[in-house]
Amino acid sequence: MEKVSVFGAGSWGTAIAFVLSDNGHNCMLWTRKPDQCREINEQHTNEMYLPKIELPTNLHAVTDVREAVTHSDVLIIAVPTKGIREICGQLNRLINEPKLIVHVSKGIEPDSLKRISEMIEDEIDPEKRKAIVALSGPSHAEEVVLRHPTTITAASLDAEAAIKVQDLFMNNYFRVYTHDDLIGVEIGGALKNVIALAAGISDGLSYGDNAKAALITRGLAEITRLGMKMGANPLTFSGLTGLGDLIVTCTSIHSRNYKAGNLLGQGKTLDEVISGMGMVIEGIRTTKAAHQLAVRHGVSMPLTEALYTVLFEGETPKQAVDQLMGRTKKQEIEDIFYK
Ligand SMILES: NC(=O)C1=CN([C@@H]2O[C@H](COP(=O)(O)OP(=O)(O)OC[C@H]3O[C@@H](n4cnc5c(N)ncnc54)[C@H](OP(=O)(O)O)[C@@H]3O)[C@@H](O)[C@H]2O)C=CC1
Ligand SMILES: O=C(CO)COP(=O)(O)O
Repeated sequence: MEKVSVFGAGSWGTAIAFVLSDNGHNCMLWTRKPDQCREINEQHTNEMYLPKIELPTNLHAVTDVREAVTHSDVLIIAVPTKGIREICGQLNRLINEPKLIVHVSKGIEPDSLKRISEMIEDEIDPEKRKAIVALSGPSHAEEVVLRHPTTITAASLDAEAAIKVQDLFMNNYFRVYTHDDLIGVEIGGALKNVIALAAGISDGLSYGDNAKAALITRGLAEITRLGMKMGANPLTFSGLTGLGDLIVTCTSIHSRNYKAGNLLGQGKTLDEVISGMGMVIEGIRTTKAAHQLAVRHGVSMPLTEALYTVLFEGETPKQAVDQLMGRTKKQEIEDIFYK
């Protein structure tokens, strides 16, 4: 059994720690909230993020980052993209022997346009990390903690590190595949949230199933186009971390991105939606980053651009849909897919 530390006790960090504890590992969950720490250790619950779920009694929470860093050789980062640099900076100051760094976050940083693993490389010195692994795929925390069958992918440039993460997590309800396309896995995981916001808007406007199928399919096409320009393997996007996660996020009642889009489609303002959610809606910042990436790489991303105008330029969802449907005619499969 291994010692593992998870940083971030939101819905996903807690669910990840739940699986590791179920597997018998000595798992330490770091939270910055003393009340939540006590609740996890004494009541074995995390009501704010996973209501009505009983957590394994062998899961131990702490508020001291140093304690969590020294506890383990495997450090798992489970905070939203916005908090990645801050937590990694703290880890970097405390690590004194190389650790395996795993992240489970899905986003791209606006302006720098860096993926999560690139942000980790910026913040944690090379001699303090053995390898970086991204764990991503269709995996809502709410279903994982019910021990419902879930599949996910551990991606790394270091094959041994990906297998190590696979071995840590695998059990009879959590099946882990390995992958070497870190770029494709991170791009797919981040950009599906943009399309999920759009799918939620579509349902909020009661456009129905045709529109949603179109969003998922054409969304995948534009994610693939961008991903290929960034060096990803196009096949990655038809896997768990691409199409798989796109389907689950565009169709699940658990998705915060879908829910946020749905409320926007019903006429709520972005501020109202954000303040009512209480959890991260990664797709909002990622839409800004994706818009910037599309410009940087000269890639056509009409759905992302339409969502960008709704979120950041005051266009109504209806105006954005009219604009999308009124574009000039084109072929379905562009040459770029065959290059
Ligand atoms: N929820 C899910 O099912 C899944 C989520 N993910 C991804 O996992 C990542 C985390 O999401 P999730 O757990 O759902 O988010 P939540 O909103 O549920 O929780 C976020 C957690 O991160 C903590 N946090 C936020 N900012 C910081 C910071 N700067 N420093 C330290 N801690 C911080 C929060 O602490 P506090 O409570 O103190 O604010 C909270 O514990 C996201 O990138 C998401 O896309 C991936 C797969 C599934
Ligand atoms: O990534 C997720 C499921 O795979 C979670 O999506 P949301 O952040 O939209 O809830």
